[in-house]
Amino acid sequence: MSLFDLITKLPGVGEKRALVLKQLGIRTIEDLLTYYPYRYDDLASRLPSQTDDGQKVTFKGTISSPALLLRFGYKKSRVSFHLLVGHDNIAVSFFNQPWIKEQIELGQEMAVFGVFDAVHASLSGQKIIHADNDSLAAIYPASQSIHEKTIQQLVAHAYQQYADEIVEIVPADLRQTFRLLPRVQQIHDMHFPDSAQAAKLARRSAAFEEFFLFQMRIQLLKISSAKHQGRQINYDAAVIENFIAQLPYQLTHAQEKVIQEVLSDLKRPLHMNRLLQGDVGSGKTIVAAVAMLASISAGFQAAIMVPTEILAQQHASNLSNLYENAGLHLRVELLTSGLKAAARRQVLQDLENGEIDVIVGTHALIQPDVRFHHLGLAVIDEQHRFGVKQRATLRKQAENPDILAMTATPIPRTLAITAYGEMTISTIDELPQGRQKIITKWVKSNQTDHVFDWIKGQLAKGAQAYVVTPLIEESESLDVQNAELIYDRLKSELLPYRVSLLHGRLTNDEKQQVIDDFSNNKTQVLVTTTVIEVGVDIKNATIMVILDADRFGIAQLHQLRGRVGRGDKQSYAILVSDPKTQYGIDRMEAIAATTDGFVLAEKDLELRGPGDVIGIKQAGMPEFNVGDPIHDLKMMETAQQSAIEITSRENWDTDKNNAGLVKYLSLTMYRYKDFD
Ligand SMILES: Nc1ncnc2c1ncn2[C@@H]1O[C@H](COP(=O)(O)OP(=O)(O)OP(=O)(O)O)[C@@H](O)[C@H]1O
Repeated sequence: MSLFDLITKLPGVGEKRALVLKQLGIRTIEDLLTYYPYRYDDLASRLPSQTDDGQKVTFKGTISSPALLLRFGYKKSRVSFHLLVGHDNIAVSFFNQPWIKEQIELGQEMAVFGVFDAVHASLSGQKIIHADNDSLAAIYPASQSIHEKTIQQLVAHAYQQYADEIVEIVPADLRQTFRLLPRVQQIHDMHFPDSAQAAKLARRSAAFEEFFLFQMRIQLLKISSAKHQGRQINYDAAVIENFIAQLPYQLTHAQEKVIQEVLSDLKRPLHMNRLLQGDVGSGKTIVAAVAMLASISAGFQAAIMVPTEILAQQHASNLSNLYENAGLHLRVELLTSGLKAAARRQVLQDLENGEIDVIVGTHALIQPDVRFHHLGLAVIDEQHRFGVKQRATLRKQAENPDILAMTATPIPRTLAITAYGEMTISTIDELPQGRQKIITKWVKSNQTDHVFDWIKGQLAKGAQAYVVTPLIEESESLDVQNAELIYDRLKSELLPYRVSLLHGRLTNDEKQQVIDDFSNNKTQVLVTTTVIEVGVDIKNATIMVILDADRFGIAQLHQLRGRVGRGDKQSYAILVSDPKTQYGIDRMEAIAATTDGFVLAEKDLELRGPGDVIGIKQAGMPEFNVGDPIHDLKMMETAQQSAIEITSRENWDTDKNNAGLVKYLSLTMYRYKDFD
């Protein structure tokens, strides 16, 4: 008998029920015993005077009127009677449970659980409480196919049969330091607490256990990927130095620091899995360019995967220029789905033969027929745009190259420890010199004419402007129509300046043409839907107008604004919107108040809660049963330190004190295969 017995070992659990349970993530007895309730109903009885209106409560008293059964139509019914609780005569009603009537006898003692209505001194009964103890009833997350009560019963069974098998997992010294309950008591009190206090203590121990196991797994994954899949990239330091020396600008300290971090990772025989976060416009591309050059100088290829075709083209041409200007003759190729069949075949062939040094691509890079000669480094740009699966595919396909993921959507510090636990984080926390703060203004839509007049004045001084049209999520065609309307209007109003239009319905070549024209100042105003959101880098564009800005989230607005202020000229962002909710107003004010993406990320988290913050789901943010990684950040940090400390000890995995932990981890790694 073991906690890792399949759930079908329990009486009453056949194949069918096992399948239903599996959907709740319950496969083994252990899974069931750690399927914890999300709340408890307090069944301890109270007096009406101690109870708030609308509260769930148990009243215990004497039945003071005979039961009356009313039927409405075929299925509906109401049983009503009075219960004398202390000095209050409470009107109790049970809906659609006609059989209750049989249990009601005048003068008898009874305890009823239900929802209290203080105004009418009545109780809407949910159940009659038979057991006469003061206890809490565990309420479990159930599903359509399995009732909460069934789960209660299964848990009770499992506990009865398997309590003796519950052994300690968290090592004794940690349990002592953090005053954790013995595991068997923790599990007991989670499901069958005697008091709210007992439940609370059990929850604390269970949360620590959950965080600690999570952090242990992350450490193990780090250790194992470092041990087995390393790739030593012995780059040529002179090549790198020379390249950096030829750049038209001085690297910022932050860029230098981050480049050093990446280079020393590459040189180590360990596998690199690094996340580079840096605010919009902070200069991440050059870091990627250096890292890729390092890989190439050591005889490997390098790849960079980006979310859109426009971005792929831009990166390919930037990288070519950067290398070319430094006198390096590297072959940089583009692999996107827009490529013609023959051209694609050629690229694939050359890639496999090792004739291509750098491949820049979209999702097209992770198609099954893409094979590398010897990929040393894969860069993933805007990594939150790719799912865990896609990132894994790239790694597998290329025999586990070193990974440098980049993001301009900073994740709040409070979430990073959990979401990116398995990655090492580098941060560019400084913008290139000479950048001026983008002046951001929020105006109401009745100011739109003013805004357009003002743009015209700025165009006369040589500026260029983006005008982003409202995002209409429900319909792409409305989205495009809208952009066309604005385009038509501005085309005539802004004469003699030239206006162009960019939206998702254009072909890739058309899009590229529009971007090129704007980039070369052939057009001065670019009316666009959100196609341009990420990465577009045109220095002379200094004005960003976002219409109906309240349709966008904070992260997206920040990304959009980041398209300007990329050179040394004063830039402006104008948010035009009439938000109808406080949340909308809060977002406008937040964006107008700061241009710091890290501050905004925290604000976003505060305004929306963790579930919604952009990119978190995709970032592989794991879900926790008991602990709340944001609320219990301190505990998560402690768990992380403990896991690092344990795994760095010599022979920790054969140490007797860790036997329970080691066994548990070896039997449960399957749950975390997604990280692989
Ligand atoms: N140290 C530097 N000094 C001056 N300009 C720089 C420096 N580093 C990068 N730049 C320039 O700043 C601009 C923005 O850099 P880059 O495109 O790499 O930003 P990014 O971090 O990728 O931003 P985003 O996420 O918004 O795309 C580019 O035009 C680049 O040439």
